[in-house]
Amino acid sequence: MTGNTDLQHMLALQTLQTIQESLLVIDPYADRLLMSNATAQQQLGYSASDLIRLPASQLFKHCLADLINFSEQVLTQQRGWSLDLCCCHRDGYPLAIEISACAININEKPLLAMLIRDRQQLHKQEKKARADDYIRRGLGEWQQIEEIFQEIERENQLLLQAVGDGIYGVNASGQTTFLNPAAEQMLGWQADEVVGEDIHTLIHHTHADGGHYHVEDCPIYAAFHDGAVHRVDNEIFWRKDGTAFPVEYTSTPVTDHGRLVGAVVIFRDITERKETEHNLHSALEEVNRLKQRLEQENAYLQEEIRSEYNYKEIVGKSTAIQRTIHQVQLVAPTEANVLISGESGTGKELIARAIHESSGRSERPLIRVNCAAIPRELFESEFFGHVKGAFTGATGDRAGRFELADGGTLFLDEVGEIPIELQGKLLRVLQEGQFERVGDSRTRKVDVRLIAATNRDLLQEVRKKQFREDLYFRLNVFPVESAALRERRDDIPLLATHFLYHARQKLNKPQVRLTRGDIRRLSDYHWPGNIRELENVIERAVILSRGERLSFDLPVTSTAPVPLNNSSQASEEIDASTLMTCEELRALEISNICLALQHSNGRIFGRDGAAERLNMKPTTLASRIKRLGIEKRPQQENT
Ligand SMILES: Nc1ncnc2c1ncn2[C@@H]1O[C@H](COP(=O)(O)OP(=O)(O)OP(=O)(O)O)[C@@H](O)[C@H]1O
Repeated sequence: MTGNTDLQHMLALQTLQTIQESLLVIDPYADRLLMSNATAQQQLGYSASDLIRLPASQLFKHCLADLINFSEQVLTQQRGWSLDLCCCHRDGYPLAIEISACAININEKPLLAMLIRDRQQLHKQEKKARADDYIRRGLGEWQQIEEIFQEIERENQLLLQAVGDGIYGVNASGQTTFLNPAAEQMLGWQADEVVGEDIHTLIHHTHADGGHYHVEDCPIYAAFHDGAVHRVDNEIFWRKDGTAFPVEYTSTPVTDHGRLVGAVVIFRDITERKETEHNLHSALEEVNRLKQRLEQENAYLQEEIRSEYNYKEIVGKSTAIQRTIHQVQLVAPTEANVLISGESGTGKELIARAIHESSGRSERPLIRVNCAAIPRELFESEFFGHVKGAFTGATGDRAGRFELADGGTLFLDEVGEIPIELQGKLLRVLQEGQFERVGDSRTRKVDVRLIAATNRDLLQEVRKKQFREDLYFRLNVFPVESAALRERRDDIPLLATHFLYHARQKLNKPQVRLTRGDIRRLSDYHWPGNIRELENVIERAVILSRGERLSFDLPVTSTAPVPLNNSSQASEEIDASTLMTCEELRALEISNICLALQHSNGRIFGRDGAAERLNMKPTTLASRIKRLGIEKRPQQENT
């Protein structure tokens, strides 16, 4: 039992010694400290032995009266608590304390057991506890806020990754702060390669024209200097592999508490847009070019219409004209250049048009240039066009006749009039299909077929060095001779009828008729002005006509009369009629052939045959007899 009690005392003493509170046991009546624990000794600055010798009144010397009151209260009420007491530290300064005490009886002796706490220390602990509490609560809130920010950041990252536009950040020193995946893909740089690097030097260093891009001029950097949003849509960015691509971008300044700290750049590869724009631009240019060309062609055609040119069929039955028609048919489908020679007014242009109309180029225009009508100094411009300002009076760009004829045919009338100095350029177009507009360095290509006409003896001109020989041979690939009208008198009745038909319509005189006498007079004339003259004579006769009768004012000539006079019977029939309709002309032709057959005893071929009398090729006469249904027999009277 005693052993147990000793153990309990030992445990009690050990516990008292090790607790973190200061413990004192006082005998209030003997004014003595009976016991102190280690915490109390440390707090008060005394050793255990010093403290045990210290009167209690000494320890509480600054508040002795309060100690007496407090002791009495504890002894009476068995316990007490006070904040009013203070202990005296060994170094002499008072320690404000919180004291809680209880009365204990040891061997019937009332003692006081006091727990003492340093109030300053307590205050510190409270503050710390409050701070800890605050921090604990603050940390929680902070964690929440951080989570929110993390969520926002995550969403931002997702956005940055998802957008198709390239986005990068740049700080106020021009260093890259981030780069989104789209930007990485477009630039070929990885974010970790460019973050912290000068982005201008990496991707924006050079203009599209190769000029150095000074960073002071860069609108991206301008954004964090002037604080304004900069939008640009016609610059280029450079990829890591050294290639460039066109971009549009917006540089938006970033501020922190009112201070400019950098910029965010959103950019887009506009290669496709540029290509579309380029294609659109080219298409518009092409449309404009075609429009211009159409306008010019139209103006040209209008001019042609105004000049009252009408394509007329080649009329004629003579051997000469039949040969010409055959040549036209032969050469038309080829691409060969043609040189038509013959006197003025023999129908050279008509032949040229017939070749063009029967060629594969008939869908495109035939452009005519009358070389005799162009002033010497304007030849080049007329042929090849000019650009604005090429010479005084060149107020705009103008296409030349070669360009207008592209894909079609160019008819150079009076080709012998082309100045020798321009002939070389003409030769070049014929050989290479290339030329330049006057005042322009751009070489243009054309695909033109050339038909030239001349009433001069070009070979003679070549000999006189007035015409380049090489050009002559280039033009004369396929020569066509246009015979003078006096060499094909057979055609006069048909041509006269043909022109009368048109003149009657044009001049609104449907009643006028050609008589046999008219035909004879026309056939007697030698026609120095050829078919054009005949056309004019007929038109004038229609104008001067009275009633049905035409009024010709032809000079008298010594040309031999036509063989029609030789046939009395046929003459009688024709004389009986004052009208010359197509049917009548056909009848006249039949009569004429019949007469020739009569005089040659029905023989077509050979000397004194009908063909020789009619000055026709025997084969032509034979086919015509067949076509007209003439029965060929000796001493034929009529059909
Ligand atoms: N065989 C023909 N049939 C019908 N009309 C013709 C014939 N030949 C010429 N003409 C007409 O005669 C006129 C003169 O013809 P064209 O202008 O073709 O002659 P050209 O030889 O070119 O003349 P130039 O050398 O003066 O330019 C035109 O009105 C044309 O229609």
